[in-house]
Amino acid sequence: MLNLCDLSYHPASTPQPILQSLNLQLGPQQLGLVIGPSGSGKTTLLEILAGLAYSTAGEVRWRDQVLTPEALQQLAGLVFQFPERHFCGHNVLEELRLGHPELSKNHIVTALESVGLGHLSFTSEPHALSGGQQRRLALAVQLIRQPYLLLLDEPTAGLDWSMRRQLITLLKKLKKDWSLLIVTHDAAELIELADCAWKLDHGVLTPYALPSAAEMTA
Ligand SMILES: Nc1ncnc2c1ncn2[C@@H]1O[C@H](COP(=O)(O)OP(=O)(O)OP(=O)(O)O)[C@@H](O)[C@H]1O
Repeated sequence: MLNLCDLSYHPASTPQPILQSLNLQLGPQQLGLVIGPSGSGKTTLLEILAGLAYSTAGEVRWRDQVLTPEALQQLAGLVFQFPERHFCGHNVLEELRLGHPELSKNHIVTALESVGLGHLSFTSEPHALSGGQQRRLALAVQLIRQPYLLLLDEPTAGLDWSMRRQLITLLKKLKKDWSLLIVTHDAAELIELADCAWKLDHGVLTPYALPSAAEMTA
């Protein structure tokens, strides 16, 4: 269970806090959605939860334990917006083994299968894959580390309709095993996956009422 307690981020260089006293709870195998316009603080929130930035007040807890940024780096896996821009392996095997040269090929096959890329050759070039395959590979890069919490920044951005649908089906499958927190400016297609949602506006987080199943099919 992820628990944010009055989490704030107010660097000395900004007159207003970027995140203001955020409270949020996300249970195991839940998918939470944070919806906010550009500049509302979504990426900053994910960077703090991934242990890449330091909050200036408040706490991040996992079950009742307060987590340091170093512990968050172990606990969470962050998939950046347009993750394919950060690929640096020459082939799929290198990409998945970056930082983890000890990983066995069996382990790698399992990670690829979990994102529907079990058929992919280890020697395929990451940059030569389709947009949807690249997003799946970026997910596998994080899943291979077995994080407790998967953080996704605008996972469907820039994909065409059919690749977005495939990714949504995959996220639906992944939430059976992982807790996921997704940030987006456009919740339209992701809302059907969400167990809980919040709006982020100028760094202020408020609960967002999810439509009922009947409203979604209407
Ligand atoms: N360390 C920092 N110092 C100063 N300003 C910062 C810092 N980190 C983030 N900001 C500012 O905080 C605001 C929120 O940025 P952030 O990238 O988190 O927003 P976002 O909701 O993810 O936007 P987008 O959807 O456009 O990516 C921006 O105005 C950004 O310039």
